Amino acid sequence: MPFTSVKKVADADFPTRWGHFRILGFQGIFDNSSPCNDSAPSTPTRTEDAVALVMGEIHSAPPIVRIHSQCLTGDVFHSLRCDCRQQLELALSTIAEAGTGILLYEQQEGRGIGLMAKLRAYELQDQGLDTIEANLELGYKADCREFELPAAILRQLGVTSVRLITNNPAKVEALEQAGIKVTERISAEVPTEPTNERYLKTKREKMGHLVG
Ligand SMILES: Nc1nc2c(ncn2[C@@H]2O[C@H](COP(=O)(O)OP(=O)(O)OP(=O)(O)O)[C@@H](O)[C@H]2O)c(=O)[nH]1
Ligand SMILES: [Zn+2]
Repeated sequence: MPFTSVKKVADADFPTRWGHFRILGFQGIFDNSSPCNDSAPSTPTRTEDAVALVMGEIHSAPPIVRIHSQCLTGDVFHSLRCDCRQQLELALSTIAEAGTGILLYEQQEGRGIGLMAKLRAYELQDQGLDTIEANLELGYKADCREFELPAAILRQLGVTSVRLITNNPAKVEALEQAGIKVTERISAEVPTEPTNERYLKTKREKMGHLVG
């Protein structure tokens, strides 16, 4: 197994415009990571940072959890090519309304292919390829993400059952494979924009996302 361990490196107060969280920093260690791209060498050891925003009492019942994959273009620049920023806001407001929950922010930019590769995939999409075809054309899998790290962080927080905010059945399955029970799926569907309709159509038709 490539995932080896996780350690908490920070735990601080974190007020946001959605409400008051704690922000926890985690560092995951992976051994013998196999590359997601055929032409890349495998790395003997690598670290991956992740952040958890935690609100309220998370142990009395399975908490609401969102595992958000980094999307610089959406999260920071509010890109309308995808729905990531809207989903991030939906997750934070859902947790704030409940007064309890966890948002895990994972550095899985571009479903794990990295920012530069995602931008190259955007170029190919501008030429007519869909999200998956563009990844494959660049030598990557359609989705390079693994969920052992978020599962280990949840365990370290004392959480083994969750109510997961997602539209992606594969994410539910991956988290369960990693040992976290998903007692409920909460929809992460957000209003579409003309600019992300094709992206969402590919997610629905080729990746099985429960949208539309
Ligand atoms: N490779 C690639 N990644 C993208 C593209 N657009 C968005 N992403 C990344 O997709 C990730 C989010 O994954 P999604 O497929 O939108 O959603 P999900 O996390 O699988 O499912 P939900 O839980 O329902 O949001 C983020 O890491 C984004 O950076 C793209 O065109 N190509
Ligand atoms: Zn995005």
